[in-house]
Amino acid sequence: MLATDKPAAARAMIEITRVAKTYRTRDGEIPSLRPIDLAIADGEFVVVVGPSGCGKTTLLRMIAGLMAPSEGEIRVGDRIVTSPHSDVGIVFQSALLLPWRTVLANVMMPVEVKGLPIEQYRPRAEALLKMAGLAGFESKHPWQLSGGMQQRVAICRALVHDPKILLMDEPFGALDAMTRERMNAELQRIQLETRKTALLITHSIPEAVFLADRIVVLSERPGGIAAIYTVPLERPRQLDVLGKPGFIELTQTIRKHFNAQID
Ligand SMILES: Nc1ncnc2c1ncn2[C@@H]1O[C@H](COP(=O)(O)OP(=O)(O)OP(=O)(O)O)[C@@H](O)[C@H]1O
Repeated sequence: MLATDKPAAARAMIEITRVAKTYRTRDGEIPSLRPIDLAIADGEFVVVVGPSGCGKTTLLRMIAGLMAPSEGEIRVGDRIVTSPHSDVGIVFQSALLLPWRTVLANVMMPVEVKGLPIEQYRPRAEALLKMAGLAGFESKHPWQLSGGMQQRVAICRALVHDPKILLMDEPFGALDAMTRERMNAELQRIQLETRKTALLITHSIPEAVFLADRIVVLSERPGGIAAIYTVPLERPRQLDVLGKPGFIELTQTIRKHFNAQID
C-alpha cells in the first residue's frame, strides 16, 4: 500500500472512490462493477447484498488488495490499497481450516505467515477463542467441531493479527438456518466487543438487517449501488427482533427492491 498525505482524522476507515472492475479474459471483457462510491466509518458494520454475479466478492477482494480495480481508488485507513495488506482479516464461506492443526494452531496461522512474534500473539489467540465461546477447544482438531464452531474459529483467525477491518464473504452460507441465526448473534457480539469495522456479503436479507448499520444493495451485473438503507434498530439486537414489525418492514422493503430489479 502507498501512504497518502491527508490526515486520517475525521475520514472514513474505508473510502471507495469511483471504483469499477472489468475482468479481461480470453473470451473478452466482463464488466463486473460499475463505478462505485462508498465510505465506511470506523467501527461501522456494512452489509452488501445483491443478485448473484453482481460483483460483491470482486468488491471485497479489491478492498483486501487481492486484485486491483480497473478504475478508481480504494483507501483503507490512511493508505491507498495497491497490494494485499494486514489491515483486513477475511472470512470465507468455507472455514478452510487445516485439518492436521489444532484449533489454536489454526488461529495462529496468520501470525506465522506474517512472521509476527508467536509468544506475543498466542495469548491474544486464546482470548479470541474464549470470546468466541471456544474456551476448552484450543487443542481439538477441526473435525471435532460443528460447522458453526469451525466458522467461529475462522473469525478468530481473521482477527488474530488485530486488523482494523473484518471482511466476510457469505461466512454462514453453508450453515443450517438455526445455527446461522445463532452465529449472527455471536458475530454481532464479537464485532461490538472488538469494535472492528465490518463488511459482510450475504444472500440473506434477514441476516443483513440483523447485522448491519447500513445495507448496500447492488444492482445486476455490472453491479452499481442501487440503494443504501440505514437500519434503525438499537444494539445489541436480540434474536427476537426478527419477529418485530420494524425488522419485518425493512426486510420486506429490501426484498421488494430486489424483486423489482429481477422482474
Ligand atoms: N476471475 C474472473 N475472471 C473473469 N470473470 C470473473 C472473475 N471473477 C468473477 N468474474 C465475473 O464477475 C462477475 C462478478 O463476480 P463476483 O464473484 O464478484 O460476483 P458475486 O456478486 O460475488 O456473485 P455470487 O453472489 O454468485 O457469489 C461475475 O459475473 C463473474 O462471472
